[in-house]
Amino acid sequence: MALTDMNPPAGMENFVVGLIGMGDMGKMYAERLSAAGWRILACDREDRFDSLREQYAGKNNIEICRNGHYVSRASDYIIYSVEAAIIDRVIAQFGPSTKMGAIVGGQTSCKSPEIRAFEEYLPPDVHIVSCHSLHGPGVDTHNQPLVLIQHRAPDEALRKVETVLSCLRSKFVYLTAQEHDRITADTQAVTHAAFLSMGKAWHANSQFPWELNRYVGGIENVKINTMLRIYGQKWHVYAGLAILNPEAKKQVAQYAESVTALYKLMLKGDLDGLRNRVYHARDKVFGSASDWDGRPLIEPSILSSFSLGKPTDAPPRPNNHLSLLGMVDCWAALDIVPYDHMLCSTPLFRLRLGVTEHLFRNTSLLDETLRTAVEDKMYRSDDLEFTFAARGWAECVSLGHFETWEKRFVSTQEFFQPRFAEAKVVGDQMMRKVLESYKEDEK
Ligand SMILES: NC(=O)C1=CN([C@@H]2O[C@H](COP(=O)(O)OP(=O)(O)OC[C@H]3O[C@@H](n4cnc5c(N)ncnc54)[C@H](OP(=O)(O)O)[C@@H]3O)[C@@H](O)[C@H]2O)C=CC1
Ligand SMILES: O=C(O)C(=O)Cc1ccc(O)cc1
Repeated sequence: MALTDMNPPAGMENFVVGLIGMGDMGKMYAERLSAAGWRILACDREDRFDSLREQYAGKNNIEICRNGHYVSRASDYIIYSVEAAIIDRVIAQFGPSTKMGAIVGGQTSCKSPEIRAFEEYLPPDVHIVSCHSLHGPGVDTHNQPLVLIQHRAPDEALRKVETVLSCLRSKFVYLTAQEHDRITADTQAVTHAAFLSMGKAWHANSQFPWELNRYVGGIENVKINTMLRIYGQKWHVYAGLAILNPEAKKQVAQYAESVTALYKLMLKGDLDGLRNRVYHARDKVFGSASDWDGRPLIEPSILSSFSLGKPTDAPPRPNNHLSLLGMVDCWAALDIVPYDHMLCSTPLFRLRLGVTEHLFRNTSLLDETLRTAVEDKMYRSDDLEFTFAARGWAECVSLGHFETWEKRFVSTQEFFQPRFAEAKVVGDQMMRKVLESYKEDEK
């Protein structure tokens, strides 16, 4: 498309978009919106003014401002793209400087604190239309869900936001702030808890799982890559999601309970008890095995084609997949059916649900998993650490301790740091395949 095709439409030629917070998401928006012809005013913390200005010196329609006051007073639509934990302070600081009649929104992953702060600090003549791109900053925005929340605004303001953001070519999903928080908790809280706990457990045992034969191949590839992708991000993104969303708190707590109960059944060697519990959860979340039709979220060939470890011709060693059994048990306990929210699913969520679905779709694989759980002692110490890790995250989230959360996350991030670059290459390929098959489904 020629750049001129993407210029602002008639009536919005002088419309200015303001971005407060020029981290990963803010920069991604600045670059995409400015490429579509929108004039951008942007800022980060004041001490980054000079370096940001230098970085964007050659970009004609991105102007870096000293702080959020300069952005707010001259922009027609302002997006706050800062850490969720400090959103109220940042809005309190710059909100009163908002241009009269402007539209304001935020990018944070949990909307209740953001909306509360907008209501408290924005002048009454300012419209509130919030947003949330349901993917990380490195993902192509095309076709990904983009939530729009018309909280306090006439339709005309929403139309303007749609016009500006249409250049992302994402799929708009219209929700209230409350619906957004419930749905994102349902799709993200439990799966994040599982993969964060996996990383912590491997770290506690000083294991790089791809160096161990028992973690090479099949489902293990997705588990390891997803775990590394999560630990490769900034800590505050996942802390904010879990700690600030009241629905998420409940789910992280239930996940720890589910994992503990399943682990105890494994220790007892109670195969019947374990099978009954897991089958019951499977039927609640996925329906009975005979309900399976349609394509899986992840083709089995994708599962085995990417590996960080040495490829082997041998079939993957059976694992008890406590982390995945725990997710389904938790969803069942809370009456959550994750498929109800596919419209709001992130690419990583589709991977995480896809790998779980792969295990539960295949009754013989599931039965082998349950037998392994009671008979094979090889994973006992990994699972002990995993159970501790899940309970540790749950305690930290229930107490709302951002500082402890950060320390827990960063120590494990440092442990895996040397492998992030390689994992990103493999993870990007895996993600591309999953996204391609998702697009094919929609044709
Ligand atoms: N990363 C992701 O995958 C996604 C993130 N989100 C959400 O988007 C928001 C931004 O995330 P992301 O870009 O990844 O995070 P980043 O940490 O990369 O960016 C946030 C930026 O805002 C800056 N900032 C903090 N306070 C101020 C202030 N007073 N004025 C101006 N700038 C300030 C931060 O500075 P400093 O670092 O010094 O605090 C940082 O540079 C978060 O709420 C996150 O939850 C939403 C979708 C996906
Ligand atoms: O897909 C995931 O769950 C991610 O990890 C990426 C992510 C993180 C935060 C968001 O608000 C949206 C997407």
